[in-house]
Amino acid sequence: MSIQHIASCRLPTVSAQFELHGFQDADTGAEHLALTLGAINDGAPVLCRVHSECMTGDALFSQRCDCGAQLAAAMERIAAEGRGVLLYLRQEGRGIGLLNKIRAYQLQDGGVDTVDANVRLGFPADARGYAMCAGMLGHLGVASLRLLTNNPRKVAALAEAGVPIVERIALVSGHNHHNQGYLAVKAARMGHLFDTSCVLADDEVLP
Ligand SMILES: Nc1nc2c(ncn2[C@@H]2O[C@H](COP(=O)(O)OP(=O)(O)OP(=O)(O)O)[C@@H](O)[C@H]2O)c(=O)[nH]1
Ligand SMILES: [Zn+2]
Repeated sequence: MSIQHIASCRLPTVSAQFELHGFQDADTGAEHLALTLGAINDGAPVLCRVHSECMTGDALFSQRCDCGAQLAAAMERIAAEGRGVLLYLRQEGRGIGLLNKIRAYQLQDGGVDTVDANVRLGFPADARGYAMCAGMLGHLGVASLRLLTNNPRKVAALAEAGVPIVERIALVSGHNHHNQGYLAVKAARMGHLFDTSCVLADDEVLP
């Protein structure tokens, strides 16, 4: 995969004034973003959120998932430290795309869970990849991550993609009565952890 940096600009937000960096995956044409704050190229581990696009949660305030609240919480946390990076990856709907996610939601409205809905549509439960992150972080000069996530498989996939992770920090936000069942399925069937953080030993990858 070849990820290319295209342009950067200032991005004032309600949390902080970030730098926004635009990247393009030359193979797929996908446009990925990085928000950065502070001196992230000094060799010390960097607080990082790797966020997958969720149009319904991030832009439309959907309560079906926890994405919008997690995005805001991650930006606030990076702002509070004064240093960090948020990768905003354009792999909507766990990689199946927005319209297929709406198809999956329609099945879920009929009682199917989030994993089986993807499978019924002919997709894997999670079709995302993280190979682009190594190139984006390399361009930004980031040496290693303290990763904000509840998803141990994301930690493993990033490590496999060549991104060193020294710590996983839980990012629990946006739980409500609409997404209780969805979050329970993510914990039971997708390995998500909702209450613990951990420091990883050298070369350790979570299951
Ligand atoms: N196919 C599908 N995608 C969903 C559904 N709900 C949320 N998503 C997508 O899931 C992605 C976010 O993944 P999550 O499982 O919430 O979280 P994660 O990124 O794996 O883990 P965290 O780092 O802990 O947030 C976004 O791309 C959403 O659009 C759903 O029911 N079906
Ligand atoms: Zn979401």
